[in-house]
Amino acid sequence: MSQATKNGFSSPYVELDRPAWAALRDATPLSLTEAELDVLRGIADPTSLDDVRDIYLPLSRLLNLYVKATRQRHGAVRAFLGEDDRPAPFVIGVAGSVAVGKSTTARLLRTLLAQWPDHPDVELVSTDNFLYPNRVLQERGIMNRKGFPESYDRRALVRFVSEMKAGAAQMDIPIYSHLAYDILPGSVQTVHRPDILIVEGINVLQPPLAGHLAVSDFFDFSIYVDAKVEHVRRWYLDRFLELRRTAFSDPRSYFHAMATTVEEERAKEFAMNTWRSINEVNLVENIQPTRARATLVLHKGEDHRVRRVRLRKT
Ligand SMILES: Nc1ncnc2c1ncn2[C@@H]1O[C@H](COP(=O)(O)OP(=O)(O)O)[C@@H](O)[C@H]1O
Ligand SMILES: CC(C)(COP(=O)(O)O)[C@@H](O)C(=O)NCCC(=O)O
Repeated sequence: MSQATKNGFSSPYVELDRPAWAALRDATPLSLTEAELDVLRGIADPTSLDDVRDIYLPLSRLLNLYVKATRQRHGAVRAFLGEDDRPAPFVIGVAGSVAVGKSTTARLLRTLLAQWPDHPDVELVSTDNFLYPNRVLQERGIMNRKGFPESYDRRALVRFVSEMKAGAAQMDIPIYSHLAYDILPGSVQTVHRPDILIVEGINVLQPPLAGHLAVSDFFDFSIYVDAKVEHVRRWYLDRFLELRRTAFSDPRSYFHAMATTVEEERAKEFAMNTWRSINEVNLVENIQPTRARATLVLHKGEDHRVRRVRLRKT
């Protein structure tokens, strides 16, 4: 366990290597099977049951402690105000680059956290549902900025999380389809008030614009999934080629031509260009600078395995 000091003041973080973090699982049982994990894993994501045991079970245990402590604190404030005890979901943000494996992390957490009797109801919402439709992005000339902060309807996202936190029984939100590469017109996802709400997306840790609230203002805990840029670039390209063999062969896919008329070499160039001109710029300019704000950082090595965990203590 290291407690690095930087700039002459004590670090608010504690950094643990994988064995030290894994030991904090304590008695939390591994109740996930290989078949269940298979359903939760994203495309080309090698997360294993070892990773679940070493990384995600200690995290599930820590989050259970956080939820209980947060409920106590809310209860104390309500008692102070003389208000009824209204249930408010515990909100967790999951941030990190495109293709770093946020969705697998978020889906695993949803499953593991729902196994605790204290909080069986866990909802997961991805922020891509709050992207502006392609039509609006085109009108604004920002179709090549999909995923950048300005490509989201941030006001709608903040409204959704703040209403949930205020105890709304349910909310309808738009639906983004990776197949259509767009918001589905006229479709909604109904989110019922859960015990825990996980909000996953590349930009969820963005600080607020002056005078406004950001979605991160409503987080009780946040996780940044981290890896070196050159490793994520490789994962993005590998996943693109895997999608070319699978999802893109669906005639309804926005990228269908990539699987049919476009040759493999040209498809690789297209993916590299998309990565370099959009996703890597967004990672370096907007996403990575938010890492310091996360309660917990999961740092992955080249093989996707989490090597280090950094927890904010103070
Ligand atoms: N073009 C695509 N077609 C189908 N699924 C996709 C496509 N791009 C990404 N996905 C899937 O969408 C999810 C979110 O991807 P992404 O935003 O890159 O985050 P991450 O890889 O960190 O989960 C992943 O499960 C990924 O496999
Ligand atoms: C939809 C995304 C912005 C991710 O959004 P998120 O779910 O993190 O809000 C990303 O997957 C994406 O499509 N980026 C644009 C460039 C590309 O096609 O890779």
